[in-house]
Amino acid sequence: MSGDSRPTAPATPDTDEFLVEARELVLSFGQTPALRGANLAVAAGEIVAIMGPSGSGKSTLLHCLAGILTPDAGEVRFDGQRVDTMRETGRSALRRDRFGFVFQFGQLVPELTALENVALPLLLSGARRAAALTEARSWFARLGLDGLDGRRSGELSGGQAQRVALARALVTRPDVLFADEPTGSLDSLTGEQVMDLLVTAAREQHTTVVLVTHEPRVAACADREVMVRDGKVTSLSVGRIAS
Ligand SMILES: Nc1ncnc2c1ncn2[C@@H]1O[C@H](COP(=O)(O)OP(=O)(O)OP(=O)(O)O)[C@@H](O)[C@H]1O
Repeated sequence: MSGDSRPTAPATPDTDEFLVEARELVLSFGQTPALRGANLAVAAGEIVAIMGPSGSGKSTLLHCLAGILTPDAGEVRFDGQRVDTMRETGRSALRRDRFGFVFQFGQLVPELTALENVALPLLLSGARRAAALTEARSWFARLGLDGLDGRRSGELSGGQAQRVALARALVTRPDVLFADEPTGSLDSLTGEQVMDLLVTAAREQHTTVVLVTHEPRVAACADREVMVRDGKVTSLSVGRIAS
């Protein structure tokens, strides 16, 4: 390997068992191409970080994988099922029952307490209120949020709000957590704490994680990093190379 290039390999692990797959995804917004034949395959339980320059198509790829956007061409598969051709009712059921989401700005519901925010996905999935609140409360100790369950989002720091958002994304024990710049609004120390909690919780419940980040230190927490350039997944480097 030459000294001036990063290690590269195909953007897939060496296994036939993928939980989440993008095959030759193409998507344009009007005249603007966002994806130009993007491929990515993520195994169950894997934590994959998507890196790349601004505007390269990272969020668009994540949103296609999560069934939020439909590609113009190519295939998206989850657990062997085609997501891109699924009806919207099926896709929203997937998003509600099998996927969790964390975005850059936690996007908590401001009228609800932190506890109610975490319980919300359980209530939407039909859980009884008492059971949902009990399950939600268990996440507060787990994520270092003791005593904050009655606060509203305006009364939380950025790091606290993001940990509440993380609890809300994981409380349903999703198969896949999609995270778009989950530490992007935080200072580096707080961002690392949130990332540590995310990785620990995901590993404990065998949740697959696909996350977009600009931060090499965040990406280094993943099992694998992939690079998106000009709408394609161009390279892969082995995770945990940065200290
Ligand atoms: N809703 C939209 N309408 C029009 N163009 C869009 C839309 N969303 C994304 N784009 C364009 O598609 C391309 C890819 O955008 P995308 O957000 O996926 O990139 P990104 O790599 O996530 O960027 P960043 O790191 O800045 O968030 C960009 O040229 C962007 O301007």
